[in-house]
Amino acid sequence: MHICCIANHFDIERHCSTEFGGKGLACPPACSSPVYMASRAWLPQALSSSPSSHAVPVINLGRLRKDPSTRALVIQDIVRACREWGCFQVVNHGISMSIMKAALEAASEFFELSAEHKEVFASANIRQPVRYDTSSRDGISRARSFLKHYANPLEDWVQFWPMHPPTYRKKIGEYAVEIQRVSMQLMDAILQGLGLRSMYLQEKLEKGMQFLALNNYPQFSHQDDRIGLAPHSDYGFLTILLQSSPGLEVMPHKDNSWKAIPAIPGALHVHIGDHLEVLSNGQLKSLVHRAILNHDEARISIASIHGLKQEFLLLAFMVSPWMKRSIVPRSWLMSTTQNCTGEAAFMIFLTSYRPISSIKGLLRASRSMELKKKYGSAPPEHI
Ligand SMILES: O=C(O)CCC(=O)C(=O)O
Ligand SMILES: [Fe+2]
Repeated sequence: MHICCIANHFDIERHCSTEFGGKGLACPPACSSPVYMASRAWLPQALSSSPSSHAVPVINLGRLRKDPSTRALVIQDIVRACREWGCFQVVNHGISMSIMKAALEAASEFFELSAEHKEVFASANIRQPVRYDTSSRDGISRARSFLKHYANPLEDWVQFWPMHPPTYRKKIGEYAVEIQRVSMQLMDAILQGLGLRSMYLQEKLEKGMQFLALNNYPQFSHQDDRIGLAPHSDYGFLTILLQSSPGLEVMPHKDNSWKAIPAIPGALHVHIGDHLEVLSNGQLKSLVHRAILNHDEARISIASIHGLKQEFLLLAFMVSPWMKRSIVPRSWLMSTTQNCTGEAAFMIFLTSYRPISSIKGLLRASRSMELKKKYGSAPPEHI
């Protein structure tokens, strides 16, 4: 079994300067705004120019590949968006409109199939490689149906995917590969922005988990609850979401009220998951979000959740510094990184809702309670 210690990097960095590279990016004191590619209609203010911006930040990912100082500015914008919002949109990410459109079509065609074709995949067992269901276990989002499956590496998983519609594997496969590439660029930028060396965790992320959740929401009818998917956070490092029409709502960190995410043609929505909160030792927080049914149309979304392989052991430490000191003194940290005793297994984190016996369980439980208090329901999603 592989061991992956992604505990408190910032402490480790001070002790093992050869393991980790530079301490973050040199960035000029005055950073210019990113270039915004999307229509101005819904972009009243740029995030970097105004802290009171009400529009979710839009990042031009093409600028990451430019000269080092431009890249440094983009990384700074991404990390700022992660801290203030917990999410952002990306444009100029290199995925063609035709690939995105084809993926939405394939998803929509799958949901239009007869029950007989879909129920082949019906299962409440979260360990099934492909799973179809017509309701969430939260008992709230009854209107939604979904198909969930793994996607990376494609050659390991594609054999389990639906064979109907006949183009499903090709269209979703092409999309999945492209999204995995974008997730690598984003993780690299975010980890660099947190002060880790470029390409940190690269190999583990390349071979890491990609989990696709294809969601199908009917048009709102007056009998329905307007909530298509109850408030939750996702468990991975990052979620990248493609939506056929608006419906995603987020609770940005900076102002705690629901914000609708527009469906900008060609843009992808990105948000922070629970594991990045743990990995960053609480510097970044996972984003609470939900989906709302539309009055005038049905809606499809494809969420791609990215993280480490499930068999990795994760040495996770509680986000608050006092907990870190009291639970994991440095000597324990150093010895456990070698012996790997006392760590919480990644699968336990994924499958347990509130096992207080693990540190990640504590994190999960406290978030669950916080969400429950706020919204009355806080199911962890995709477990
Ligand atoms: O449909 C959406 O907009 C949200 C989907 C989502 O949050 C999820 O699949 O985890
Ligand atoms: Fe989600």
